[in-house]
Amino acid sequence: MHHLATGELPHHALTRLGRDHGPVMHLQLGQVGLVVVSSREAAMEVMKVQDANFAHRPELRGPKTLLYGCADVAFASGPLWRLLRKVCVVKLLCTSRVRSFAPIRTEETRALLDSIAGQPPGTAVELRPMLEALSSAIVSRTVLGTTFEHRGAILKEGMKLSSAFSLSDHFPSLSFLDVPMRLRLRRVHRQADELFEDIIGERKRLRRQENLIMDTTENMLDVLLNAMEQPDEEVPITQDNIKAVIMDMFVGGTETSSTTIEWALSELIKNPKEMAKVQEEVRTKMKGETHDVGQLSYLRLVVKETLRLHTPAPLLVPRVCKQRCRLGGYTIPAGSRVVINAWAMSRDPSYWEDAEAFLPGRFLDTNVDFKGTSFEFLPFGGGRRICPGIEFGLATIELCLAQLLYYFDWKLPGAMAPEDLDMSETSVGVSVVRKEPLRLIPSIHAPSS
Ligand code: HEM
Repeated sequence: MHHLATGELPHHALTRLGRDHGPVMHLQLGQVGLVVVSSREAAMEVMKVQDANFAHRPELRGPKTLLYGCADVAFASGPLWRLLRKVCVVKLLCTSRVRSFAPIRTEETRALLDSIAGQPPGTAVELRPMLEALSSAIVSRTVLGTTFEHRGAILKEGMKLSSAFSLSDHFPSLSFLDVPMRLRLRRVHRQADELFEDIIGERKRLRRQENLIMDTTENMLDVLLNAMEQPDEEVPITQDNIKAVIMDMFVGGTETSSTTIEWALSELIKNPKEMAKVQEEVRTKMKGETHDVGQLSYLRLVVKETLRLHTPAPLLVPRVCKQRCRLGGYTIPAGSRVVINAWAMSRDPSYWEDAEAFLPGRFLDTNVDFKGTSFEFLPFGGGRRICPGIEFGLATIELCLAQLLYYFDWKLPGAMAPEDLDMSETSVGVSVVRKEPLRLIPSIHAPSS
């Protein structure tokens, strides 16, 4: 533990230790052993060759309390996980569903553009709160059909707590000492539960009144309520599962997207040639079209390169190996916790030329992708636990970024030169974010309506 208590971010410390101790490293963290994987070969072993054995999650205090005893997708295991995962992949986050949410994305992005355009000319805008509000509004409306600004703070606290340090995760036998954290988690859980119960109750009432089971108007809550009310699987879906999955959508879908947009803009400001290139593409191909970003191939490379350098969840989500096995020449005991250091691999100079530089063009004419088959590049994880929200996340990120680049020119405040922009990281919730929030001065290139 003392190797990690250095003030460094965990993924930095684990990368440093991995350089000395190798790509499969065992750390004793309190009473619990942690295996850290940081090579392409070992990651492939975990996520492909022995995927089934490593596809379990540890029972951690935060998710257990906040997610109704791990009744969600991200932390469930066994038959429940298989069922919820299927609902997620086939019904909630499939291509047609993501497409059906395009009007919501367009409206919310338009609101963001209007609020930026409404700032006094020449003033610097702090983008993070605006981007967080955008991604949170998109997730709220697509998942629940509504936004709830005044009660949103409780979900934010829940997201922060879901990955916070908890003594009992490392010293299970001392869990009785973990009273402050336990009380905090319970309070947040109770308040989030009240919020979800109110929204679900209201939705149920509306559905009864309007007989509203039409595919086109369905939000994710409708899909989940349909699955609960008309079960076609052996494992029933309960209202607790619905609330836990809703929480997953917020945790998985909000901060990851807003932080990626902030990092992408930061890299583009720091690399003016790349900014000019991507803006030219956006402005020639998009011609003011609000939603069709499919043909913006260079923009997609910009997002890919951003996810390489700024992997939102640098250690992915922890796993557990069910049975004793061999990995990288070592024996891994059953029940070991395993993390994949995706951040270390995506900056490893043995896999990437000029690894620290922001070069979107590096992905041209390569098959390297983030779909879980290039094990040195895993921003969305891999194997059967791979993120089911890739399309949903990219749809928000690409549309928002394209519009910000189309309608505005951006510059740094004061006399700051692009190369002086500080790119330090910090970790506040589930994602790694900029330490210094990005502040930029927008000037309108084209009016937004
Ligand atoms: C830039 C955007 C995103 C990034 C970088 C990201 C990253 C990840 C990662 C690294 C994992 C763990 C994968 C593993 O264990 O191998 C994950 C899982 C998950 N993500 Fe995402 N995610 C993003 C967007 C989303 C969105 C938009 C949603 C839903 C609206 C979502 C929902 C989930 C869920 C439910 C899981 C758990 C899957 C399981 O355990 O079976 N994510 N995500």
